[in-house]
Amino acid sequence: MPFIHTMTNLPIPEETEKRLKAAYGEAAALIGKSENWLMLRFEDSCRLWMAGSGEPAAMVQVDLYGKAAPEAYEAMTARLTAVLEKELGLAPGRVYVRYAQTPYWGWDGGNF
Ligand SMILES: O=C(O)c1cc2cc(O)c(O)cc2[nH]1
Repeated sequence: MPFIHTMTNLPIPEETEKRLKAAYGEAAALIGKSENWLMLRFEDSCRLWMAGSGEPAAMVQVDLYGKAAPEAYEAMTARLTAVLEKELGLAPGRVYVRYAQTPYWGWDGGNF
C-alpha cells in the first residue's frame, strides 16, 4: 500500500493526470507494490519554491508499508523523474523524490 503524493507548481491538465496515474501504477512494481493498493494524490499549481527559484519544480513523496531495497528506490526515482519530465517537461534537477517506510499501516479498520 504505497501512497504517492506529487506536488508541483505547474498545472496538471486532466488528461496528463490520467497518464501520470497509469505510469505511477506501473512504477509501483519497481518497489514491489501493486497498483491494486496504490493511492495517489496530485497537487498542482502549488506555491513551490526550490533553491530560491519558482521555476517549474516537483516534490514527490512516496510512503510505503514495509521496505524496499536501495536499488528498488534508485529505479523508482529514475522512473518517476522520467515520467514527470515526459508528461510535464520538468527538468530532473528540479524534482525531489522522498521515501518514507513504515511498519504501521492501517486499512479497513485495522493494521497490517
Ligand atoms: O501494498 C502493500 O504494501 C501491501 C498490500 C498488502 C495486502 C495484504 O493482504 C497484506 O497482507 C500485505 C500487503 N502489503
